[in-house]
Amino acid sequence: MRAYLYDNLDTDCREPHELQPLSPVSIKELEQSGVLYWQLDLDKDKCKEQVDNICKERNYMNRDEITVSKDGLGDLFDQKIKTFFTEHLHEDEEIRAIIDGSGYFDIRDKQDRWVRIEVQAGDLIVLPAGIYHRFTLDMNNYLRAIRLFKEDPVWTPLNRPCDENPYRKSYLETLVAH
Ligand SMILES: CSCCC(=O)/C(O)=C/O
Ligand SMILES: [Fe+2]
Repeated sequence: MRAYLYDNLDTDCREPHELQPLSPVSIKELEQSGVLYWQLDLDKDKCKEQVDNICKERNYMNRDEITVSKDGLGDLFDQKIKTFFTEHLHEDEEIRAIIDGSGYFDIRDKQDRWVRIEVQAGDLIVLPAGIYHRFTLDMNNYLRAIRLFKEDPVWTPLNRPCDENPYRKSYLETLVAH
C-alpha cells in the first residue's frame, strides 16, 4: 500500500494520478481520516488466520469475495465500475482485504483533497462509515478482494452530496476530535 495526493487531472482514472511533486500520505495521516490499514501475510493460511483475528477483534461477522474484472462482473462490469468511481459514502465501514490484483481507493481528507490509496494483494483497509470515497481498477483491470461486513453483506453507496446524513455528521465529529 502507498498513499499520496491525487493530481485531479481529467485523464483515465486508472492511471496513477500522482500529484507532482509527489506528496506521500503516511499511514498515520490516513488514520487521522479514520482509515485503518493492515499488511497481511501473503501465505494463504497465515493470511486467513490474520483476517479471522481482525474479524474477531472488530466484530466483522460476514464476508464474501468479489472479483472486479470484466470476467468477474460480466454484463454488470461497466455499470459497477461507474458506480464504484462515483464519489459516495456508506453508513457502515467499507472493509476490503485484497487477495489478488491491484487498484485504487480514493478518499477525501480533512481538507477535502483526494488522497489516492494504491492497494495490492496483502493489503487490508478499513474506510470508516461516512467518509467520502471512490474506487477504481488500475491499468491491469483486475482485483480480487474479500469484503468483510459487521452485519449483513449490504453495500449501499450514497452519492455525494449527502452532508445531512447522520453517519456523515458523526464522521465529521470524529475528525474534529483529532
Ligand atoms: C474493491 S471492492 C469494490 C469497490 C467497492 O466495493 C466500493 O465500495 C467502493 O467504494
Ligand atoms: Fe464504497
